[in-house]
Amino acid sequence: MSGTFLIDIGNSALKWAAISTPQNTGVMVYSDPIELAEQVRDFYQKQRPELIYACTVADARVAETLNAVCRRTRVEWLGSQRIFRGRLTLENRYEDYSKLGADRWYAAIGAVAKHPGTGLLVIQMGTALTADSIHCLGESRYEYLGGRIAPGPTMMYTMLMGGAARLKSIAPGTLSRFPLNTNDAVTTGIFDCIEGFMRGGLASLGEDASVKLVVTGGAARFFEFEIRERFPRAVFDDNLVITGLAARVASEAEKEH
Ligand SMILES: Nc1ncnc2c1ncn2[C@@H]1O[C@H](COP(=O)(O)OP(=O)(O)O)[C@@H](O)[C@H]1O
Ligand SMILES: CC(C)(COP(=O)(O)O)[C@@H](O)C(=O)NCCC(=O)O
Repeated sequence: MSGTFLIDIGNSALKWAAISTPQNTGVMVYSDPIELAEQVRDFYQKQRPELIYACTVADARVAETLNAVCRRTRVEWLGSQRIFRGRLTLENRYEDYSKLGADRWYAAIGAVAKHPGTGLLVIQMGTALTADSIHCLGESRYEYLGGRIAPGPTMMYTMLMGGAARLKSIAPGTLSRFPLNTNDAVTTGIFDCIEGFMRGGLASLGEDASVKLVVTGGAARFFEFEIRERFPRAVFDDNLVITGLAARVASEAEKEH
C-alpha cells in the first residue's frame, strides 16, 4: 500500500498521513482554498500519492481543490456510516447517519480502536468544539450515542472581537478566579465555556467514572494544562480521525479477502 495516503479535511486545517505510518501526521493550515492549493501541490510533488482515502467537513471547494491538484491520483471520499464493521463494531445512532460530520465519525472509530473496552467521551477542539458519546456494549461492540457542537475556542475569540466594540483586540490572557483585565476575563470566560461543555458531555454518560475522556484537535494543546487540572482523567490524542480512516480502509480490505 505504498503511495496510499489518508487525509482529514477540517474547516481550518488539512491533516494527512501515509497509510503505513498513520501516527506521523502532516498539517496544512489554510484560510481559503487558494492558499491550500499551494500546500497540496507541494504535498503532491513530494509524496506522489497513488491513492488517497479522504474525509471532509469543509466547504466543497476545498475537496474540489484536492481533486484538481491530485487529478492523476484516485481519491476515495469516505463519509459517515450507519455501522462500522471491522475488528470492532460501532453503530451510529445519529437520526440521519450521513449527516454526522465525517471527522466526528472517524474520530469515534479511532478513539474506540485506541481505547477499547470502555465508554468514551471524545472531545474535538478544532474550528468547532464537539463532544461525542460512545457506549461500550461489550465484546468489541460499541454504540455511538450522539454528541454536542459549539464554537471552537478561536471562533469564540473572533466572534467576541467581531461583535463587541470594546473587544476589538483581545490577546490571550490567564485563567483567574476573579479576572481583573479584559484579556484574562475573556480567556477565563472561554475556558469556562469549554469546561461546562465537557461536563455536559460527561453528565450525559451518567458521570460514570469508567468513561474515558479523550481530547483531540488543533486547539487542545493550547488548553492542555487547564484541562488536565480540571479533568485529571483526560487523555490527549493527536490523530484520532486519521486512525479511524485507517481502520475503515483496513476493514474494507479484510472484506475483500
Ligand atoms: N495555539 C492555539 N490556540 C488556540 N487555538 C489554536 C491554537 N493552535 C491552533 N488552534 C486552532 O485549532 C484549530 C485547528 O485545529 P484542527 O483540529 O485542525 O481544526 P479543524 O479540524 O477544524 O480544521 C483552528 O481553529 C486554530 O485556530
Ligand atoms: C461539527 C463540525 C463543524 C466540526 O468541524 P471541525 O471543527 O472539525 O472543522 C463538523 O463535524 C460538521 O460540519 N459536522 C456536520 C454536522 C453534524 O455533525 O451534525
